[in-house]
Amino acid sequence: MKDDANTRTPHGKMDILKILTRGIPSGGRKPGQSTAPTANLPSAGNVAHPQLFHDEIPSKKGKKRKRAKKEGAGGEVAVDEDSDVSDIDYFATQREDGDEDQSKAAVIEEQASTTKKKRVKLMSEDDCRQILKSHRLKFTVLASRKEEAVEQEQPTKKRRKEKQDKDGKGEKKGKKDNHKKELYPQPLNTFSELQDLYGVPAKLVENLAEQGFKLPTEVQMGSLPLLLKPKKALTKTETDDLDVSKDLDFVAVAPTGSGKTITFLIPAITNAMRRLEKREGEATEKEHILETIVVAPTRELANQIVNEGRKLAMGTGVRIYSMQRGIQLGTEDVVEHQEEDEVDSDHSEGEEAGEGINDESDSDGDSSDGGKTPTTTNKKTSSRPQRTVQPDILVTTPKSLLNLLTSKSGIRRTLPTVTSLNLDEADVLLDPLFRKQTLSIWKSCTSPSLRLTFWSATMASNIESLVLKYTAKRSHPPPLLRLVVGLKDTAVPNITHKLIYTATEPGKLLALRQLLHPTSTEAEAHPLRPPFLIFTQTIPRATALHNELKYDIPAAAGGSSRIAVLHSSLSPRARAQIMTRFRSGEVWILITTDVLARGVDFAGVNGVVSYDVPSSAASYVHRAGRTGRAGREGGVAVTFYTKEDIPFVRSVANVIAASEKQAGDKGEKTVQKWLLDALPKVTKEDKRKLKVRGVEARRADTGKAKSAIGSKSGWERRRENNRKGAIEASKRRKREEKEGGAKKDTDGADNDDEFGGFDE
Ligand SMILES: Nc1ncnc2c1ncn2[C@@H]1O[C@H](COP(=O)(O)OP(=O)(O)OP(=O)(O)O)[C@@H](O)[C@H]1O
Repeated sequence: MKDDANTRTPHGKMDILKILTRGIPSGGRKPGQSTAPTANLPSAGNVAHPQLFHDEIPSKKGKKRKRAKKEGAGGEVAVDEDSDVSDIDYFATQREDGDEDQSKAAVIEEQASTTKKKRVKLMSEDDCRQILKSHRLKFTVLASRKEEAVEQEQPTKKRRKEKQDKDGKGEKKGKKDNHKKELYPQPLNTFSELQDLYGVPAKLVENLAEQGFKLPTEVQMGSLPLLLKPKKALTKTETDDLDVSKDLDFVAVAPTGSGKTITFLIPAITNAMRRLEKREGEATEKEHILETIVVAPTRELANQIVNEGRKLAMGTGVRIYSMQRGIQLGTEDVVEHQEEDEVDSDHSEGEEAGEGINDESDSDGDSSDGGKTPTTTNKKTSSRPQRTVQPDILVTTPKSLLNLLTSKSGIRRTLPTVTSLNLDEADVLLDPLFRKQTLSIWKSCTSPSLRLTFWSATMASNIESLVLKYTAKRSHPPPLLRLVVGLKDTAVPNITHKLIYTATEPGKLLALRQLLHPTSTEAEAHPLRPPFLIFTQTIPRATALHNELKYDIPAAAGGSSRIAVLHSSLSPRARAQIMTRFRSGEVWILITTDVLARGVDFAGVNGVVSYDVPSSAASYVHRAGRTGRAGREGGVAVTFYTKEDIPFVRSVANVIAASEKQAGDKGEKTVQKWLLDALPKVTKEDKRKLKVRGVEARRADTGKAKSAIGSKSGWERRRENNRKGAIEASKRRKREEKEGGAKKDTDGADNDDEFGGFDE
């Protein structure tokens, strides 16, 4: 970036107005204006090619050939890779210009004509192998469950004896199972194959095209055939050892921004549509049954999933709701049990009662269908006004649903109609702090045909072991398969990573300012263009940083309204409003904690700054993964570190090295070997401490804090809340009942009830 005179203020400082508006045509949006100005932003707009990996595959004659990016995996769909991504709205997920409409229409037409012209055939096993390899998709059987099924049919005594023998030998060695066997299922080459091969209704395929989705991403390519029709997706030899007559349990580990959300939504919507269509055929009224639950760790993510789902389900009649305060499920979906049994009733630990965006503040809107009549259907719960809904798909945070499933009077409710439970960001949901709640929901889904899917960009082996253990606990568990996209490296391959060292905390603030006021070569080396996110370790640090920076933007450029702070201590309403302002492009810089590190999709975020070093490799992956979504290139992730952070930078440096290795020869290398060798190895104990307490030097309570920005980690606050949780929840319930109405939505409410950054 040039240090040109035009960008200097009268004081000789670089003018943030000029810097921040670089690439934004003059006459850009005024504060408060809802639509973003068009901008030449590298990470914005519709993507021509959302796939990340296109390795060479050997040709039939043994020569290697480069897979052309313009080909679909099966070669059927031509995608214009050169289509311009300039002049695009920051977060343009729904575009309305004429060109876009035309291109959508073209995709729909193309898919329709492809369907007509071709009788789509399944691919040979060899071709499947090559395509999967080229896109770095690896499938493994984690448990065939054949043995379990046979065991369950044997008399109990014999079973117990065999189990003892096996345990004695060590389970892994004793198994003659096809444990960890690799599979090569049919990949999904084009979205039209969803209809042609896997029975997805035409309307849903049309809606995908309406979204501008031209090619399946790797995770979609690998997962959808298996999730929709496992028997068709696998070969006869493969199915000999697996019972695929029904659905599977499935673990998917795929990069951030690779489209996992629609991957679990498509089968859910398809199943609901099939059921609703059947009812239509019977000339009876459409019956909505809660069949699918999606659990996500934060309300922002839950609302986003609902939004994405509703776009896909448009015009299908399928109802998708987010679990909100004051919502009751229809009586068919919920069964009440008087007795207290092993299902946990102390879910209020660590979670505040009454989570969920309240109706007025839910900027994501509501479903267009019925079920809105206010009612007090459940006389056993509070006198709070209730609204009964009858969704086909319910998206929820753990606590929101648990509030409904258990009550203070000891009544436990189950969800017998749910046959599909999907955990998004599964590694967080199975982290010790959420595990109890997640398992409680799981136990409440009592259908014997319950199937589970687990989704994340990171999945530590201990979490996978838990999945293996818990999924095996049912009476007839289906096979458990795992898909890993990008093979095994924990990486964010399609963005630029930068590590910036400063000796001290004040130096770090200065360095951040230099990125915003680029008077130095720093900014030239690490250009940051709005919109971007800044992550801090704690809420007070986020707030303090916001106070520091908010007057940096001149009034003429929108002033302090361009910078906002979002964290879990804000009220749901305030959070929703900030999300809307950031999505619309009104806010350019969003300072936050790890509450936004997971899953949240801001299509056009150009940069992510880790002002405070992330607490783990996984944390870095998720933070950095807020940019470079859906294959977009040009995103930048900057990580600052000080002397105090040095012990913890190694895991970040490892992710960066793995990302750069995956990206191939392109671009410079951020982490040189000497740096990796020089960084100290961190003990397990230190890693644990980092997760629990964050970096000590940033904690105001240790007396070591070197700046005003410092305090307890989110993990600790949660722990404290855990202790106080039950008492507070009960007090609050009483208070609310007394008030007889909805909870006041005040800023600063202690909604510290969700994921705020504590992963392995
Ligand atoms: N086939 C596709 N083509 C283009 N864009 C897609 C496609 N599938 C999904 N997307 C878009 O990609 C973006 C990222 O998708 P999504 O949020 O599902 O990613 P994710 O894999 O869940 O990421 P994370 O791990 O961060 O949660 C979304 O804006 C989504 O609409």
